[in-house]
Amino acid sequence: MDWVKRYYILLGISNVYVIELWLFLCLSVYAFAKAYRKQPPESSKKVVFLQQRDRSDFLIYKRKNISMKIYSRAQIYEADKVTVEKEGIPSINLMERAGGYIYEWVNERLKGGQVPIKVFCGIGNNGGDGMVLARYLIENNYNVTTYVVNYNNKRVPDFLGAYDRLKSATKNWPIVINEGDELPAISPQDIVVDAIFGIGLNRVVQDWVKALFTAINNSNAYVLSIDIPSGMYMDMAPQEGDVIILPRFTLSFQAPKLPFFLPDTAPIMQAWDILDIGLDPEYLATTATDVELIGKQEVIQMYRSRPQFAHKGMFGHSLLIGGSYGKMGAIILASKAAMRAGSGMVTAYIPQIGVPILQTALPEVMTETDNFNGKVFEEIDFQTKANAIGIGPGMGTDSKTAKAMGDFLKTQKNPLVIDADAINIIAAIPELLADVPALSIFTPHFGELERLIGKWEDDFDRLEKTAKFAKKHDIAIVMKGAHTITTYDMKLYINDSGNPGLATAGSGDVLTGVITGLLAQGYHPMEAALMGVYFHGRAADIAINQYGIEGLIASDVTEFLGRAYMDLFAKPEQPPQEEG
Ligand SMILES: NC(=O)C1=CN([C@@H]2O[C@H](COP(=O)(O)OP(=O)(O)OC[C@H]3O[C@@H](n4cnc5c(N)ncnc54)[C@H](O)[C@@H]3O)[C@@H](O)[C@H]2O)[C@H](O)CC1
Ligand SMILES: [K+]
Repeated sequence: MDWVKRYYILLGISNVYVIELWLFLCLSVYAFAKAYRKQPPESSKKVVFLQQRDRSDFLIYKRKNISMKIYSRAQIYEADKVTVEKEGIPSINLMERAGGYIYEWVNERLKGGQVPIKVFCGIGNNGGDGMVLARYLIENNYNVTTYVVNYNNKRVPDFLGAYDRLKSATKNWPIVINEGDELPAISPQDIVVDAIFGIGLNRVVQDWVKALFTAINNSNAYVLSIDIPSGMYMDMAPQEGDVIILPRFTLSFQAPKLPFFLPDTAPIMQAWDILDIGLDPEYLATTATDVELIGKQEVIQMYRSRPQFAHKGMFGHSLLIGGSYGKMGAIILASKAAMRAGSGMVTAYIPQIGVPILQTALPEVMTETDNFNGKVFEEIDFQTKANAIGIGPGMGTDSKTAKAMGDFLKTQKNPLVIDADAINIIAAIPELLADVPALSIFTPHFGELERLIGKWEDDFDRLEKTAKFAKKHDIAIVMKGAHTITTYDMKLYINDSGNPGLATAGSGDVLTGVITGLLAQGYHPMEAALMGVYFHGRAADIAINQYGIEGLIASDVTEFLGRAYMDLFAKPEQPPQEEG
């Protein structure tokens, strides 16, 4: 060990114990420096939520796919109940979670910016969500004013819990607004959080609360609604004199709500997103709903790919019945769309006058005619062995045609696609309904629907009347519109594709062709209806990239049907990589 001592002496140290002390000190300094380096810099410290103690994944903001089920209010309350029972947590924790996710959403966008935020809370659970959000914002040094809109004296327990937590977190207590109080000034530079009414709104709002809604709407402030815009009912149409908050953005919990898709209320929803607040997945998955959204995932499940050794006889023969003098375009559009939808063969049954027109326009399509030489057909009698028949486009409502259609219906057993003038004829002669085969698909626009089922008062009334009519006659009805809704057996299927470009002449004829073409390929009538509506809308969504919304015409939709099929299996765009 002589070399060790010599080394110590070199360093000017002769005592071994002093050296050990020296080594110990060096190691301590090194360990301290290492530990200190592990501390995050002040600016990147994560916010501490109460809920973090309950769920380790709480800090991860999650946006999952939109639920394809649309739950009723009772089902959402039940989902809450099941979730808290299964997780063994008090219900206020679910409110903490919901409010915390909204805070994350806001914080991600504002990043600490000192914009004045005015949080308006009701006294139900929606107000409780607002209280939780306000507390997180205050704890994280945002510029917040909280209001309690005291529309009712029945403050619910979790609202009170969230209110108390806010009051113990800050001296900046909420301002209570009662009837008769002066309403707070709101400037266009403010951000307004609307947590006044949620899905619990079930009756007309008092006038002074409406006045507050109006003040918010007139303020030009950025409005963020929590769960549903206040004043919008979950399960009924707006009443005469109602005021609804007009949000710039709505964050809705777990699943979209039915009024987000209906013509009376959907225009209010400028933009919205769904926050997954972790309601019990088993309950959500196993609960059957009366309303479903149909998007790509649903259509993929229905789609059947073609075998390698396919021949045209395997994909059915579509027969499209329609056309009249001056309206041959409609049947041409429908016939071509049936081909593009994948029908192996297509025949058009038209008046003789239309043969040269159709044969020139569509070399792929065959024709059959009646034995008369009129501007409309007077008889429906054909040799084609059709797998599916669509009737109506451009057909006209001439009494001879109506008679021919009545006779034709009596001979039919398999589901038909019934559109346009065929619907108008049935609406005028309701006895014909008795001869319509079960599971036939009617595709009316609102005018044709009204002729068929009579007037309705509002969206909810229309849905109910149409569903009952369809059930009574054992048919499916495709209510064409901005979010086309199909009903069969008292269920509603809301289509998730399409754009205003489809509001153009002939787009309904294309839809008839697509659905008939799918039916001919052996799809179940409901599959054909839902897939047809989806592909029609999706083709238009892709086509507007080329033609624009205003420039889109019906035949463009047909041209893009193949792309809509291909899009089913297109890889989703990768989300941008997070900076490391
Ligand atoms: N699972 C979830 O989605 C969760 C949702 N949360 C939030 O809870 C609300 C629903 O709460 P609820 O207390 O049932 O309803 P509101 O907050 O909308 O409160 C309405 C309240 O007022 C009464 N009321 C109804 N109409 C009127 C009226 N016109 N005038 C006066 N009073 C009225 C009604 O009886 C209620 O008491 C949901 O939207 C979410 O925001 C949970 O926080 C977390 C889980
Ligand atoms: K709200």
